[in-house]
Amino acid sequence: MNTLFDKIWDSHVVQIVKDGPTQLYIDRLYCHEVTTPQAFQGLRQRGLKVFRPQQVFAMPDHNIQTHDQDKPVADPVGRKQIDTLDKNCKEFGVTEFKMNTPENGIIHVVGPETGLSLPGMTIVCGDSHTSTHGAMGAVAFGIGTSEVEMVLASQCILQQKPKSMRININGTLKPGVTAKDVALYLMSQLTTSGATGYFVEYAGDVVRNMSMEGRLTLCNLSIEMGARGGFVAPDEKTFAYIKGKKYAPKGEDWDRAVAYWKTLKSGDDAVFDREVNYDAADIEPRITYGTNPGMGIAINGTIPTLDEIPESDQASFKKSLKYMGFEPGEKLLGHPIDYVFLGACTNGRIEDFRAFASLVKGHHKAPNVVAWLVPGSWAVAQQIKNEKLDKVLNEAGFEIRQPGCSACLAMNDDKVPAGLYSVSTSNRNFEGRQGPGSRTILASPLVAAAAAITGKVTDPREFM
Ligand SMILES: CC(C)[C@H](C(=O)O)[C@@H](O)C(=O)O
Ligand code: SF4
Repeated sequence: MNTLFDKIWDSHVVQIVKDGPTQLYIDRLYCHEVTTPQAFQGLRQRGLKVFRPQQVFAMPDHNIQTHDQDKPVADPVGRKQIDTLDKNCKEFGVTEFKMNTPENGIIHVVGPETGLSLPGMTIVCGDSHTSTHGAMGAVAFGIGTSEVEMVLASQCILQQKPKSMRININGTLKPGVTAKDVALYLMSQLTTSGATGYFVEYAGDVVRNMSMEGRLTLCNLSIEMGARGGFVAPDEKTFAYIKGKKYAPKGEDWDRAVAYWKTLKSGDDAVFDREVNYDAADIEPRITYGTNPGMGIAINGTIPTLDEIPESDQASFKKSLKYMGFEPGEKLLGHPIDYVFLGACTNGRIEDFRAFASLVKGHHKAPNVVAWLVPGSWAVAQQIKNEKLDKVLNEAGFEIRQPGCSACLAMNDDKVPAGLYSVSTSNRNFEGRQGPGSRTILASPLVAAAAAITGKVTDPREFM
């Protein structure tokens, strides 16, 4: 009670159906090409309009190729989805940031960076990583296609209220430890189902001291702990990040908005359904060794042995290691890798490119490594140029590709071949996620950079 989650949720309740769900008002709906075709088709069949088109923003991101974006997408299924989104947005009067235009990018990168995702909002999208927008102090969560249709038609959704959970991380992070490592650590502690049924508030010194980009990375991974969403209470850092952004409130509206946003925090007496505490000192740069994001270790640690795994999980543990080609008890430092992917809504922001560039500066990409560096949006791509990071990266043997989801889920042609290892800054290491048979090791941009220059799993602190 008296949590920030309650405040935002309760202020959006339209009505509570007796013995049923809550009708919740939605401030912002984002649409991408994969999960919206049937939703628009549903409206068409029922003869409905989009109720509040000014609150809906669409952009294709999943199927986009990361080169030659001036040409149509080669894959016919992908092309059809993108064309359908274009057609639907035109017909229903929804603003679309089209492929290969300066406003396009991955929804979860573009929303925050344009000031479309703001504190206190309810934000939904037919995409599980909508939790990312929680970093702005919003209640943001993924929904299904039939729910997208519901929101398009009514700007409301029917939802059961989740339980609330607070995760406090206190102390100071060691050098080389990033927001991604914090998230990977939380998942290994809580498991991928540890936060199921909860909406998480992230708090504590580490979160307060984290940059907005770091908070976006942390909130992005909430869903991988099973949470419905995760957020950070807005503070001065949030306001500074939003100020001046294209869609942010201006003038008197800005002052009014900030006055309201300042009230958005959990009360000192707030009671959570669950509260857990972690110490920053326990967190090292991390990697995953298995096929879910919770199967992770410190970079200089060892894969657990079978007797360390609960009996009920041993079969899936063995299957996972077989898929990955690893042995129980193995140390992964020094293990050869083939691909490196920097990008995704997890780590495709400017700070991630800065981190990667800072580490590879003065070194050279290992000859055996294929590296895909994919900015999360065209704005990030532009910022990379403004900061001349492209020069640093080119000198170190790296090329920057064009924005999109790319190898995060390999719906385009950026696929890691079967059996090969990819150190990836994305958020999922499921079987086949980066291409059929691909083997994904999730990591931070610093760990990815260290692997890219040595061709092996490497502790980035060796280069710091
Ligand atoms: C395609 C989409 C439905 C999916 C999601 O919801 O997360 C994708 O973005 C992903 O990351 O797997
Ligand atoms: S970058 Fe990856 S996780 Fe993010 S929306 Fe795209 S496919 Fe999903």
